[in-house]
Parts: sequence; structure tokens; C-alpha cells
Amino acid sequence: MFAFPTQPLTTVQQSIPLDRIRYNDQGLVPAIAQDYLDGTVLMMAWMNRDSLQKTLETGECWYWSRSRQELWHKGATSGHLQKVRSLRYDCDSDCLLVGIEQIGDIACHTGERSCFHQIDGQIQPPPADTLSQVFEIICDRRDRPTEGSYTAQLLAAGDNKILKKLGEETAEVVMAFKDDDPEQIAGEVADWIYHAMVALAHHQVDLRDVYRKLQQRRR
Ligand SMILES: N=c1c2ncn([C@@H]3O[C@H](COP(=O)(O)OP(=O)(O)OP(=O)(O)O)[C@@H](O)[C@H]3O)c2ncn1[C@@H]1O[C@H](COP(=O)(O)O)[C@@H](O)[C@H]1O
Repeated sequence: MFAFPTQPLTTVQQSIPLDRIRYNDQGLVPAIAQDYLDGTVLMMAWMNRDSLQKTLETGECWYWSRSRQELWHKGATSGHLQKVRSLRYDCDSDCLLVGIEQIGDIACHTGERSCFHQIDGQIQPPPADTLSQVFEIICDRRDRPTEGSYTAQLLAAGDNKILKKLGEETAEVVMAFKDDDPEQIAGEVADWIYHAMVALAHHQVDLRDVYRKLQQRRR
């Protein structure tokens, strides 16, 4: 559990207590870098007090390189900087979670986005948030339609069918709120979100662009 809710860095910057962080025997604290839009876990590296301070001052990720024994300004040589969008620490202050916006290429160690391996050895994208996972499947149905797939059928039918469904689902959402039944409301909103994502996929609009808009509006 992380102590800070989603706060912009500017808020955290003023309040993060550098000395409250519990550094290990080597003066280091693990920092997990996560895509600020969809929560994809990109990499883990180490920070010390100085690198954390520099990260807070500059709004860009500075780590401590254990192999080179020096501060490491991530992406400084390649131009692929990690811009910090949120910074939180866990409940016992011994781990940092850094929400980053990647400038340029992907920010993990190897440069691949899907760099996490399942326990059985398969490479799989790290778990992002639920909407992103469902959107990924919807786009896959669009690009590689499978037999018997409702989503593939909807996408093949095109705009009229998709937008008619979206309209119907909107009305059902309104009725659910009128009925004031929490279970029904959650189900109808889930239906609506799913159909909105089908429409996004059909119009080649990325869910991340929607997330970006929401992030831009945060205050
Ligand atoms: N999240 C959903 C999802 N939510 C709702 N629905 C479908 O949306 C439809 C909702 O329509 P209605 O409530 O109007 O019910 P209906 O009367 O059966 O629908 P119509 O006959 O009027 O089209 C139902 O058929 C639901 O099954 C969904 N279908 C698919 N998904 C996701 O899409 C992915 C791909 O699924 P396939 O469509 O099976 O490939 C799945 O893994 C899911 O994650």
C-alpha cells in the first residue's frame, strides 16, 4: 500500500520527507518506475538520498548506479529521459513508486517494453490496468478477428452498429442510476465502457490518448 494517493509531483515535491525514507545499509532505496498512464511496470533501480533529491528538484529520474558507483541521470546520454509525473513511497517508507512519462524510447533496462518474464519463462507484457488489458484484446479482435467473437462481429459490422450499441448502453446506464442499484450500475457502466472502447478501437483512437487527456486535466 502506498502512502500517497495519485498526486502530481509538484504537490509531493513540497511534502516528501527525504529523511523519512528508510534507506538500506548501503544508503539505497528501491525505486520502481511505472508508466504514468497505464501503470505498466517498466523497471526497478536504486536511489540514494542525493539522487532522490535531484529527482525531486529536476522532475527527471536520477538513480544510483551500483556498478559505476555514481549518480545516474536516466536517459541523459540517449535523450530518452524519464519525466516524473508522480512519486510515492510505501507505508513503511522503504520503497519508491515513480510514475514516469517516457520521453523518446522505452525506459526499462533493455529497451523492450515487454521485458517481464512469466514464472514459466514466457515473455508477457507486465500487467497494466484493467481497461488497458481489455482494450488490448479489443484491438487484437479488430486486427485478428476470431470466430464467434462478439467484439469482432461488432467491429466488422462497422460504425452504425457500434454507435447504436453505444447509444443503447448509454440509456441503460441512465436507467441503472435511476434504479439506484449499485450492482446494476456497475454492470451497466462496465458495458458502456466496453462499447466505448470498441468505438475507440474502430476509430483508431488509442485508449492512452484518453488517459492523457484525463491526466492533462488533473489539478
Ligand atoms: N468486456 C466485454 C464485454 N462487456 C459486455 N460485452 C458484451 O456486450 C453485449 C452487451 O450487450 P447487451 O447488454 O445489450 O446484451 P445483448 O442483448 O446480448 O446484446 P445484443 O444482442 O443486443 O448485441 C453482450 O453480448 C456482452 O457479452 C462484452 N464483450 C466482451 N468484452 C471484452 O472483450 C473481450 C473480447 O471478447 P469477445 O467479444 O468474446 O471476443 C473479452 O475478453 C472481454 O474482456
